Amino acid sequence: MIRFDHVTKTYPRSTRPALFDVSITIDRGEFVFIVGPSGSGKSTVLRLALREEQATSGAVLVAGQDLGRLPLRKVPRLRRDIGTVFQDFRLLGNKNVFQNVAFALQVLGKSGHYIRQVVPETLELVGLDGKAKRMPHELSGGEQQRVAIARAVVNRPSILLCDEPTGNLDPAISLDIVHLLDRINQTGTTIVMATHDDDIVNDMRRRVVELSDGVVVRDEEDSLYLPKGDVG
Ligand SMILES: Nc1ncnc2c1ncn2[C@@H]1O[C@H](COP(=O)(O)OP(=O)(O)OP(=O)(O)O)[C@@H](O)[C@H]1O
Repeated sequence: MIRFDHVTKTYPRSTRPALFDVSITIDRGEFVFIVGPSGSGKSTVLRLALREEQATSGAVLVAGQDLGRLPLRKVPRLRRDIGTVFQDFRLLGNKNVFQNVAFALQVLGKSGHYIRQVVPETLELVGLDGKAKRMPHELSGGEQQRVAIARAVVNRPSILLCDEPTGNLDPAISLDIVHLLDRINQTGTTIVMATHDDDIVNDMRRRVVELSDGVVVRDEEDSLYLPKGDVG
């Protein structure tokens, strides 16, 4: 589903690569945490998968497409198959919950009939039934992130990329959010989540890819935030 093959990424005007010789293969349906200290390259992995950035060398393949060879006109179609969730929610403040989620379908030209059917189903999936008419400022942080997740999955993408999705939430709410992501993963969606949150990683026991200074230093199934024997 997502493959990085000896990927190095050096940003313009930067001397040190943000990622160096990174090879990762993520299969369809996996749930993978990307962990590592600030600046280790987690967001860069997600940006490359979205083709917001391009590899300096090596290949990035997503859903069978080599992103280094993907013509610009095909990038929107790639991104339609990838939902994104960020730390800061990024909701439209002048639209209510229903409208925020519906907007993702309107820009794809879906019919009003389809939108009126699918948006309530998605709000129910994320635990927001009954809150469709609330404005973002009338919601808690956890509820706002649920809206963002509904918007990201309403089009049923095969991949969901989450960049520190619990970074602005307190611990109990963070666990609720990641359990929601787990439920979405169980419907077949591949999930890649960059996080600093050791409680979440330890609770979930999924695959952990750890970056340090742009290099993969660990890639383990069923893992903890810190590997065995690591006292740091
Ligand atoms: N647009 C950019 N131009 C130049 N350097 C960048 C750019 N974006 C990121 N970097 C650098 O690349 C490295 C990796 O950054 P990245 O944002 O991927 O790390 P991260 O692990 O996601 O960090 P954080 O946890 O703080 O979000 C850092 O050294 C950062 O300063």
